[in-house]
Amino acid sequence: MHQVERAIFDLRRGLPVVVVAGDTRVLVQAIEGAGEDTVSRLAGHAGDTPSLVLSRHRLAVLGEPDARRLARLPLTEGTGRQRLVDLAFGIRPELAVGRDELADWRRSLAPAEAADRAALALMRRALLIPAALVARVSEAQRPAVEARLEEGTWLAVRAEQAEHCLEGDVGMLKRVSEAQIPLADAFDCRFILFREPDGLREHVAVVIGEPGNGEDAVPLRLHSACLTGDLFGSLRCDCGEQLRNAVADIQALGGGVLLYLAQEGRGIGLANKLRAYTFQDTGLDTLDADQVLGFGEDERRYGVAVDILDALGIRRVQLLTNNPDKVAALAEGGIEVVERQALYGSLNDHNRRYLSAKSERAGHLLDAVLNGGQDPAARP
Ligand SMILES: Nc1nc2c(ncn2[C@@H]2O[C@H](COP(=O)(O)OP(=O)(O)OP(=O)(O)O)[C@@H](O)[C@H]2O)c(=O)[nH]1
Ligand SMILES: [Zn+2]
Repeated sequence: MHQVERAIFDLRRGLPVVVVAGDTRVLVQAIEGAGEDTVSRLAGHAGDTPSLVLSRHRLAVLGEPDARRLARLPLTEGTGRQRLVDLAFGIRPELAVGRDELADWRRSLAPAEAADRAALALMRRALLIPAALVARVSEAQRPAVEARLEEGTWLAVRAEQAEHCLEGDVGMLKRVSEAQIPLADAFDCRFILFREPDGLREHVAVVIGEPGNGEDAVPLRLHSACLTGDLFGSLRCDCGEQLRNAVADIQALGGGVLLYLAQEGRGIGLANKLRAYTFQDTGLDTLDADQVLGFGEDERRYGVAVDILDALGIRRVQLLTNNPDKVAALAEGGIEVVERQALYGSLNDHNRRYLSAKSERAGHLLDAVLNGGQDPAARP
């Protein structure tokens, strides 16, 4: 797994990495940071014309009606930076690329292989745009590529390892450090930091009071990081208020746990969330904007939350959320969700469309906020 982490750093720096799938060597590079001549340089290194691997979400945006899985779009050698961007995450691809050309390119789509799937998994884990330049290394170029690997200029990663880098190693989370931190709304708080085994993400469990000693379900909030909302009180979402309300509610319930999860932007990362916001300003809703970037409507996984709860010895919870996916994910992880309790921020002119889309398209239980109605805080 060590090579995978290093590969992620190289990709984030704009360097190519070599993905090894059986006997095939594939050069992989991120779209971010690609320059005017990146495609031709990659072609030179590999001895093969590069392709662009696109996620099924992005393929759907490009008009591929049958986009059930990722695929590879062969490029021409002269493909420049702007065209790459238009294809990978441009908002109006049919205008930028041209309808006819796009239709041609769609016809030339090739099914993705292990190295292509590995490339997209690496991009996602690296919080980059989920699109990758890939080029098969020819026999003629193989010695030159091996030489670069040997001298340490590039590094190689096995496709099987890279493909699974999003899943994480269950049970391998490290409990790193902790401290007592009194909060304005809850005096007796202990912050416990957990680090994922690959060292790339850290999550914090805020233990309020002394939960988990009795038979009762532990009040629990799973909060996904939102820098703009949590820290700056952004009006585009309701996260900051939810965060503070969660602390106060857990305190009022006699103590519990808040997991502050490194899942900024529903798991797409801050850079991509800012891109998505810019798309939303042109009229897309929160889910469509993510799809234009190549992401699904929610990229979060909750295995890490289950791991932290295991580490804290918590098996039964009262979950503070309006998101049925969180209830389902915990149940799937073997945590008994005894009760769901609603948790709201307030509605304003800037977050109304965001909350409506979550309610209407993602099934979040937000009627009480949107319509001023009553939420029964239903049992799951
Ligand atoms: N991609 C994307 N992420 C957003 C947007 N607005 C907010 N977010 C992120 O959405 C996440 C919201 O997290 P939560 O409040 O934990 O979860 P939730 O899914 O709304 O469910 P609740 O438990 O009901 O609050 C955070 O990671 C925010 O950064 C947006 O427009 N686009
Ligand atoms: Zn937010």
